[in-house]
Amino acid sequence: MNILDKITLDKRKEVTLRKSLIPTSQLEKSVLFNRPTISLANNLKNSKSGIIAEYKRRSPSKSVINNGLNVQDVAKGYENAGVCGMSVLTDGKYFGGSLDDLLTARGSCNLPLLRKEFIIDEYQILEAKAHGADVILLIAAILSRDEIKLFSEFAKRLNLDVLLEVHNEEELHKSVMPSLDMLGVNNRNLKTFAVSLETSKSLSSIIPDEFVKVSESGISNIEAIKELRPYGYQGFLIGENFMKTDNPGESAKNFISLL
Ligand SMILES: O=C(O)c1ccccc1NCC(=O)[C@H](O)[C@H](O)COP(=O)(O)O
Repeated sequence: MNILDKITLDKRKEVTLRKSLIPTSQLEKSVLFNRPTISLANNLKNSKSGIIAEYKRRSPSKSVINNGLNVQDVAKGYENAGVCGMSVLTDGKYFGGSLDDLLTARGSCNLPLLRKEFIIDEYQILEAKAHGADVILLIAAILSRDEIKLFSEFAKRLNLDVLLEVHNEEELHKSVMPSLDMLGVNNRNLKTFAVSLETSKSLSSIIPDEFVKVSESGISNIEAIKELRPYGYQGFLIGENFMKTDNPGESAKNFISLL
């Protein structure tokens, strides 16, 4: 069983429990539920840097990245650095995140926020909206084409942007549909956790032009961005490279200044 299958199995149990504790009617009453959202896709189209900076404490491939920094300081630092958007991991078991992190980020900055989560149920999209997200992630490896259609159309009705993540050509062919805004290629091999920019490069030509292309994972220097841009990438999701430092905002600022 690969790591995504393991996470998804746990996620189904978690979502069943969450649904029994907080009804959807309560989520829809959140003051954030009707706030106007900010489009990450539009920001990326109009940006020079294209950086989406992530708040990440730990991951299945790194047991500790940063435990000492609070979300508020990091969100403010990223905004000050001039990033296009912020990604907040909300999975607790494998990444040490939470919906509270998303809420805190929302209260701390005006950046478009991506709820980085393993979405397997519409309920999680309502949670995302109720906690201040502007964008949701859908992962092709754990969803059928019908689910991608159902979840992305549901998100669009809530005025959320949709970032669809793929790892290979098969996932890409299965997923392309008009209700997506951005297509993300994850450079991390989920069996070995090795990262290679070649994944983004090799899939770029088969991503239709109407989608904003995002390269995800393993981006640790500006040379990587310079290598990926000629392949049409306008978005670059960076977590560990910033979060492993004492001051992720400052680190993002220096990074952007060199682009
Ligand atoms: O980061 C992991 O180890 C991981 C393992 C299994 C599924 C997802 C995983 N990460 C989620 C992400 O997509 C990354 O946090 C994001 O792309 C940023 O990556 P990085 O810049 O390499 O921290």
